[in-house]
Amino acid sequence: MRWDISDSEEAEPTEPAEAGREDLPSDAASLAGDLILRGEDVTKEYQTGTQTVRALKGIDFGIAPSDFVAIVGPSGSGKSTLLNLLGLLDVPTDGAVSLRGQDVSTFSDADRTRKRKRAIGFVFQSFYLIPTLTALENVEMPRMLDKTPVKTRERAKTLLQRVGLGDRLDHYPDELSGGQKQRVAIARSLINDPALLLADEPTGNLDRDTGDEILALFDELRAEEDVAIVTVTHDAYVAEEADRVVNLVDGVIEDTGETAADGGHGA
Ligand SMILES: Nc1ncnc2c1ncn2[C@@H]1O[C@H](COP(=O)(O)OP(=O)(O)OP(=O)(O)O)[C@@H](O)[C@H]1O
Repeated sequence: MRWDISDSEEAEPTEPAEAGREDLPSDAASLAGDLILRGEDVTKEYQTGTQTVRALKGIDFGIAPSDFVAIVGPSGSGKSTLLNLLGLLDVPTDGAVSLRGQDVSTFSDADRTRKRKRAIGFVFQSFYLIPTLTALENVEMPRMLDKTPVKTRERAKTLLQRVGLGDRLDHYPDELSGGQKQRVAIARSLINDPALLLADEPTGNLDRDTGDEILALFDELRAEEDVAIVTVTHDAYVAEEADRVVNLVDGVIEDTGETAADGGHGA
């Protein structure tokens, strides 16, 4: 993730047909330095009665394929607000967020939802698996209305094998360990072949060893599938694994952190 975007990366985007991974490398992505998402001078304000809260105050960011970024910061510093913008769940009040060179503010709500489903996967601390569905059915869930259920089933099986659960396809969530549940959730997040995975406290409910396994899986996904991962975390060891730590303080990026290879972190 690049949080400092130089002028040399400025480019007039062309119009990609869609915003999912299949567009990689698209002309627009290449021109914009291969960025999946880009934010320029992003401000987000919330209006409550007569009070305006400036949750983000003009931040810049860029996410490239296979980036691993940890967002850290004190409570109320704007982490969830940023994650919502990165996940196309919200749009900025000022500034621009663009997906593959397309300004998300120009999308209709339906379009934004469609592009989000194709480009972005979500993983949460609480897994959010459906207890009455098997592991396989949970992974298929986002494509339940898909017109090619056979392909979806095959894809879901492949993904569960990919995350090491090929022998747990027919298990229900309460028959799985915490780490296995998170693996199912990760497989589910990959069903539409996203370019970006947003992980909100992905190890928050796991012990250290199991958390390490999830981080190792993230590494594999980045290396083998070029998936970019952005996580919000309070776990220092998760931040240590990230290429870049983004320290949000009161709506601004206080310290972009050093790379893990440099031996320092902003967390
Ligand atoms: N829907 C909203 N309406 C009004 N204010 C909001 C809304 N959502 C967030 N805020 C305010 O915006 C600021 C940033 O909130 P945000 O939830 O992004 O912080 P956070 O860093 O994720 O916090 P935490 O670590 O506690 O989850 C806070 O001051 C919060 O009160």
